[in-house]
Amino acid sequence: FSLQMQSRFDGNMGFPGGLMDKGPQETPVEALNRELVEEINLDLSRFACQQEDILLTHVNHSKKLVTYFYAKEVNLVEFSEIEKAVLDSEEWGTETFGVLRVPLFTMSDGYRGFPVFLANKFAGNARIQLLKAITAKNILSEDEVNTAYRKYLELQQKTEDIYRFDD
Ligand SMILES: O=c1[nH]cnc2c1ncn2[C@@H]1O[C@H](COP(=O)(O)OP(=O)(O)O)[C@@H](O)[C@H]1O
Repeated sequence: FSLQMQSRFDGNMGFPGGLMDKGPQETPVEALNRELVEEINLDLSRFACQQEDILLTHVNHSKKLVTYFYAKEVNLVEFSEIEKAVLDSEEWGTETFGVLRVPLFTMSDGYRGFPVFLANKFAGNARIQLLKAITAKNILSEDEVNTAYRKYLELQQKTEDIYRFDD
């Protein structure tokens, strides 16, 4: 399995997407597909998201924001095509600063790989969305995700020591 995220202009990790345009003319899934073209140059004739791809809805009361999270499954050849197309997107270099594959494994030291990736900064609730995608699509079991998540929490406390050790 591979899972695509992006490195954003603001230094956070995130998923392609964005705010709905003002006015009643756009549904969430239409807004998503519009953003997917702008941010990752997605070929909508083949890979447009559908309402049934929705995985998670989240309400942020303080920001007055509802986030809708969709996940689309494609085969590995298609995944590679989607990934390469990002470099030609309208927003490459302005909003989208990188396209990346999430490391979906943990190395034998128990922290390199997925736990280290989790220790990045994420936009909004993107870290939670990532964990949800991984379990919903059966990429890792809930136990595996929980173990990695605990390691990440540990890393938050020990980051300095580990980096000193690695250097
Ligand atoms: O990948 C994501 N997952 C969840 N929330 C996100 C993600 N990216 C951005 N957000 C949140 O959505 C809101 C709008 O984000 P942003 O400013 O990037 O929208 P825009 O792309 O329409 O300009 C912010 O509150 C941000 O924290």
